[in-house]
Amino acid sequence: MKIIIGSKNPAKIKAVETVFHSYQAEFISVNVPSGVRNQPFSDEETMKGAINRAYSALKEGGGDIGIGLEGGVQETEYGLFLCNWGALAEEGKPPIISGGARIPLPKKIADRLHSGEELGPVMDRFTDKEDVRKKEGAVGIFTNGKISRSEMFTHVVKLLVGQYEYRSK
Ligand SMILES: O=P(O)(O)OP(=O)(O)OP(=O)(O)OC[C@H]1O[C@@H](n2cnc3c(O)ncnc32)[C@H](O)[C@@H]1O
Ligand SMILES: [Mg+2]
Repeated sequence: MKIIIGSKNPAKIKAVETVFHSYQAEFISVNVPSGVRNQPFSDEETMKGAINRAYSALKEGGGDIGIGLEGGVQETEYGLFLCNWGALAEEGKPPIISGGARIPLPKKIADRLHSGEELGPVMDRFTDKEDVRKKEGAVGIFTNGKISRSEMFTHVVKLLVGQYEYRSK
């Protein structure tokens, strides 16, 4: 089985490889456009990004399964929340979709996003670190290391694979 991941981000790749471990699949990661803004600003837009990535990856890599993982934010009455969505694509079938854990972002961070910046670079400046988005992620920073971005995506991919197995029964 050939699984194509629509991203070169190691936090996303690790999640897919971990969950599909028992499948002994071949993994290929490709950079594909999400078809949405670099910083998606709603669940809907983030979901769409994940689905676009999944089908583009499937097509580009010529595999059996395409996986798209996308991070974004969603406005609520209680602040701006991190949101993450995943999609699994198979040729000729509707997407399988799952969502990840969500936590509010501190106001300081939300303000930067509202003024048009992307979360990735904002987090690097905030933490004085490099490539936070490829490592613990904002979720790791604001949960004091309890849940890394890769762990969060692992949960999302588990939800995808479980539904995939159920559909294939
Ligand atoms: O290479 P790709 O797959 O695009 O990986 P990415 O890190 O850019 O991830 P997304 O495009 O899915 O995320 C959309 C934006 O939100 C940022 N982002 C999302 N979650 C984040 C997190 O946990 N920590 C840091 N930045 C995050 C990310 O850097 C982008 O600016
Ligand atoms: Mg991106």
